[in-house]
Amino acid sequence: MSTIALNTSSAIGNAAAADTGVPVRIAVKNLNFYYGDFRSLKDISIDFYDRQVTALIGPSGCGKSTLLRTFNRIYSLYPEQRADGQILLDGQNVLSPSIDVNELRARVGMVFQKPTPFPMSIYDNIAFGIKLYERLPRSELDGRVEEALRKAALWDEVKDKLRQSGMGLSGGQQQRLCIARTIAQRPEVILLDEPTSALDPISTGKIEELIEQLRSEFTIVIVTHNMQQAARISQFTAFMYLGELIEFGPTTKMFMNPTKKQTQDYITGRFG
Ligand SMILES: Nc1ncnc2c1ncn2[C@@H]1O[C@H](COP(=O)(O)OP(=O)(O)OP(=O)(O)O)[C@@H](O)[C@H]1O
Repeated sequence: MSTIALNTSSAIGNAAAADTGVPVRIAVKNLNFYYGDFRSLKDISIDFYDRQVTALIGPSGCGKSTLLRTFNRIYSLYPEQRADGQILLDGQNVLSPSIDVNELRARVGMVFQKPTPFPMSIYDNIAFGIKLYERLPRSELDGRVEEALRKAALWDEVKDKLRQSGMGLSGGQQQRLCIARTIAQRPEVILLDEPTSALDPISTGKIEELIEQLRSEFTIVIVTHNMQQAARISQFTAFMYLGELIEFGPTTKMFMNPTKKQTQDYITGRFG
């Protein structure tokens, strides 16, 4: 693999987050995950820092998406899937049966690989999620829709066609619409599962810029197969292999001076 451009300004600035008092937003402790009898996450313990971007990397099948899907318990839609251990979001275990999963999913928003706009207008794509949780007067709702579209860097492109279908937007715009929909619910954490893998380089660049902006407000966890992308946009990187967390640290260190040989081999393209 050729050289990787590191996001050094923020990566170095945040390298010592753990030592300089950046709060932990999600603390994962001894997490195991099972698809039926198959244990796909093995005793994972890792901290995710407040308003930092953490990239999950590793070869196909290592458990990146599975880990992401535990944070909002989206897996609990499938009866044969289960997790044990702890995932503390602001100190509260999201795996506890007493947690209201709808509330959890508003606090922990998720954006998928393929853009998934609802078959409704651009406006309603955003308003729909807000209306599930809040009753707002029309003027306030309009304001929230605009705010979300602005934060997702989409407002200027859609402000004159809010009543048109979200399905009529380009793939990159649809993905920003999905991000806007997530932001509109004012989550604390945003999970991104390979959000640019279906997009062209220009749309990918826009989403990457957007992620950098969103970091001032949200804690972000992103699954990516693209090493350059992980290096460009994240402050922390976790390398996983066969369901285990092999190494975690500041992105600069992970890419320039990893501790484990497996990490080195993966980031230099020797396996995976
Ligand atoms: N629905 C499922 N039923 C059974 N096993 C599954 C299921 N989904 C994933 N797995 C298995 O769990 C392991 C982790 O899968 P996961 O999708 O989390 O990996 P990943 O690192 O995200 O992979 P990729 O990069 O290819 O998306 C793999 O061995 C996979 O085959």
